[in-house]
Amino acid sequence: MFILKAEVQFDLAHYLSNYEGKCSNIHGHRYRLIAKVKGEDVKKEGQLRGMVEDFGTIKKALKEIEDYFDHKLIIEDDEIGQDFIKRMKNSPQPFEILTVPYRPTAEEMSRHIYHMLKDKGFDVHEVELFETPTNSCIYTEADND
Ligand SMILES: Nc1nc2c(c(=O)[nH]1)N=C([C@H](O)[C@H](O)COP(=O)(O)OP(=O)(O)OP(=O)(O)O)CN2
Ligand SMILES: [Zn+2]
Repeated sequence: MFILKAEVQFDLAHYLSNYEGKCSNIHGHRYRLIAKVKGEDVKKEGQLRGMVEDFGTIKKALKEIEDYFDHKLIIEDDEIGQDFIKRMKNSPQPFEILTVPYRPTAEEMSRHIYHMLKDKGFDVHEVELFETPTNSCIYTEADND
């Protein structure tokens, strides 16, 4: 089996609702996203001969994910999140807020990104998301060996 690896990074603000400690405040990370796409064999002919997938195609999809998250604030769609968004609507500054149906941990975000890539048609092996230079989560699915 072949496993291709590509990486992007993005800056994103978040907070963890009902978390006790410094992460209950809004703060930011430079996230590092490493995606692995698998293939049993390389293509036999045409433009992709000798390749599982063009790195450029993977990079383009990762860039779209980078743009989706980059320089935004991600907020869980819970009571605190909805209240926050309501208050921000009165602000003269049109902040870009991403509302998600999960607590934005490295675990939930890596699972979300895994499915974003799958929905784009990639045979995803795993997604690793670094929240800090030393902490990361790897998301994969059981049938994925
Ligand atoms: N399993 C998880 N644990 C934590 C997550 C997470 O996504 N999954 N997230 C956080 C916070 O977002 C936090 O910002 C990370 O905090 P921390 O590990 O404290 O990282 P720092 O680099 O800020 O640590 P210092 O030791 O203070 O430098 C918490 N836990
Ligand atoms: Zn954090």
